[in-house]
Amino acid sequence: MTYTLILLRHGQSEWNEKNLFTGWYDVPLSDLGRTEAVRGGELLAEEGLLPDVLHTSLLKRAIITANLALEAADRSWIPVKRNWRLNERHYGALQGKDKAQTLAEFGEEQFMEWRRSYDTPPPPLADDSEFSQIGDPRYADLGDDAPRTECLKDVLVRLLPYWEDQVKPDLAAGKTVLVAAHGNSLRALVKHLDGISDADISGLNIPTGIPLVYELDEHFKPVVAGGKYLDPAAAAEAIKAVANQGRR
Ligand SMILES: O=C(O)[C@@H](CO)OP(=O)(O)O
Repeated sequence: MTYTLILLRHGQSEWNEKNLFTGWYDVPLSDLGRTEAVRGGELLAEEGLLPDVLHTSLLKRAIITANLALEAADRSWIPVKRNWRLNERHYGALQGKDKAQTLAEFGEEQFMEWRRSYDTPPPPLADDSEFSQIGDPRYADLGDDAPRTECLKDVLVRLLPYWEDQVKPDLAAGKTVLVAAHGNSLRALVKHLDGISDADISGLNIPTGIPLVYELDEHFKPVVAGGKYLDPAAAAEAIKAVANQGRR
């Protein structure tokens, strides 16, 4: 008996296209992102991988990607659970900043430390910043615990309870589970699933819009480490592009 988990990073967003740090800022998909999302759903249908339940973040780029993909796979009707714990990493004071300018201003080491280190968060974002989510009603329940910045470790800590309490039970019930989320929230989940070290996770990047499928054993461990991208050639190209963001 294995469980089927499908991870889907949202399609390209308008801020991915503009090369801006995004985090919790709620930007729409670009036209390319919408096309990627539809293609992601077609890939699922072609493989006969039909989700029974969807889990998404509270950000429209993940929500709309999942909607478009499920429409393409004729699965728009499945139940949906949404939770902030699947949100992108809060990018702190970098939210809204241009990646190339940030690289030029702070240098390669600091830039990569903020982007990919496991436990160094960027400086916190001021509550009165135009890029802040403080006061956004969707996060009202968080009160003063709402993050002002996060490192990947923080993301893993807030994501794990959701994985344990919401996603795992759906898998255990035999459902094919689709998780539509973000580059860094999915990096945190993959780190957990594959047991990737704190050092090695810095080298892992997740492409937009290409389903990553894991078969999990009865202990929720991957049968094949790293899972399987449904379009491996496109994934390999797109992974390089994500890794090189900021260097144009
Ligand atoms: O800007 C962001 O929120 C993320 C994902 O798009 O960027 P990065 O890949 O640099 O962590």
